[in-house]
Parts: sequence; structure tokens; C-alpha cells
Amino acid sequence: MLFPARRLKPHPGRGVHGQTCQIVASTVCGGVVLQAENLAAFRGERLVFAGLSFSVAAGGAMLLVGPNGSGKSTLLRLLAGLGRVEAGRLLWDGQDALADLPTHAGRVRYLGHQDAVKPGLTVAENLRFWGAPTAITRALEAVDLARLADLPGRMLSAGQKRRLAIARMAMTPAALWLLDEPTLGLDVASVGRFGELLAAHRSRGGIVVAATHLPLPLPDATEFRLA
Ligand SMILES: Nc1ncnc2c1ncn2[C@@H]1O[C@H](COP(=O)(O)OP(=O)(O)OP(=O)(O)O)[C@@H](O)[C@H]1O
Repeated sequence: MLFPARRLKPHPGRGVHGQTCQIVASTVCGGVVLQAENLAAFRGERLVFAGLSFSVAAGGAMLLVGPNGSGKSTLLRLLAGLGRVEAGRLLWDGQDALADLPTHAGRVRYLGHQDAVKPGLTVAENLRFWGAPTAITRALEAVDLARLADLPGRMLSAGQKRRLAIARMAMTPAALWLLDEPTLGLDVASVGRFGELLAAHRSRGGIVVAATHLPLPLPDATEFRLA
């Protein structure tokens, strides 16, 4: 079902214009902005939200907050190119972000509720698709899992699985990190290490959009509330 944008009530979301891109590397180039204009989405037959508008600039972060069922995960899926946009537009650097889904997929890392750890592979083997051994070691050190590198994935605790998922996300450069309750199950030290990865990503001009009910180590993030 198509939903005419002009009938959708705008959401009082705030735009964000964060730092400019500091490093033009294999991640993000300067001035990139993620912009949503009057987005609407259904889940099943139900309109979950409509009229969502916001923007996040390179180096910026936005926290999606709101009660259970308000559509935070739905919005993240939509930003990842995984959901259907019923109305409105998602722009990347001024262009339709979803016109070329493979290109969009290449700029996105999505950390959802599932950690996608393969139980029969070791911790290190779980990352081997994503980089060379040195990069794997670095990524495991960043989440303090290096000493468990040879342990089968099935033997990890919930928090350790989440740390492995974070390591996988951080291994390959991508401009846009989409995080759904990323710190669920993490201990205090792991949240601190995750904060360092987030800061490094943002200092390279990366963008973070995160849905959460918990405090996140994202200084200066703008809140975007879903009703
Ligand atoms: N697979 C699905 N099929 C149909 N409806 C769904 C599906 N997944 C979620 N929904 C509905 O979409 C709405 C938004 O759900 P969503 O998961 O986006 O909310 P949320 O804000 O992330 O919630 P929470 O804070 O509990 O994680 C809810 O009403 C939910 O019942």
C-alpha cells in the first residue's frame, strides 16, 4: 500500500549537523549527510510511523528513543535498506540512498538483535571472511576477546557473542553504523571499549544511528524520539 507523503503528519524530530569529516580514507568522505524526509513504514498491516524527518552529518550520532513497539528497530531496518519505505525518501549525500541497494549495503554495518555467531567456528574463524589474520587479531583485541580466539562460538556467553558481533562490525570500514540495543548484555568495561570504537568511527567521519533503552557511550548524540 502506498501512503501519500502529503497526508502524513511530520514528526517533530530534530536535525543534526555534527562535526565535519576529519579523515578522508576508505571510510567516509567529507560532508556526507544521512537525511530522512517524511519517512513512513508499515510492519504487516500496521502503520508504525509516518512523517519522520531528520539528518545526521559525518561524524554525528543519533539516538532513537521511545517506548517498546514505537518503531526504533523498524526505522533502523529501513535505514539499512532491509525494510520497505512506504512514503518519503532516504538520502545519502543528497542522492536517493536506496536507489542502488548493493551500494547502500556497502556503506552500512547493521548490528541487530541477532549476533550471528556461527557456533561450530572458533571466535577467530567467525571473522575470517572479514579480514586478514592481523586485522582479526586487532579486532579481537579491541573487544578483549583475543584470549578466546580459539574457543568455539557456541561456548561464548551472551555478552561475549555481542562483543564478537561488534568486532565483526568494526573490522571493515563503512560509513554508517546502525545499532539496535548494541550494549545489551555488555559489562561496564566492554561498554567502555565499545565507546572507544564508536569514537574512532566518528572521528573518521562515520555516522552512528542507535536504538536503545540504555545509556550509550555516544557523547553529543542527538536524541530522536519516536512516539
Ligand atoms: N515481523 C513483524 N511483523 C509484523 N509486525 C511487526 C514485526 N516486527 C515488529 N512488528 C511491529 O512493529 C511495531 C514496531 O516494532 P519495533 O520492533 O520497530 O519497535 P521498537 O521501538 O524497536 O521496540 P522495542 O523497544 O521493544 O525494541 C510493533 O508494533 C511490532 O509489533
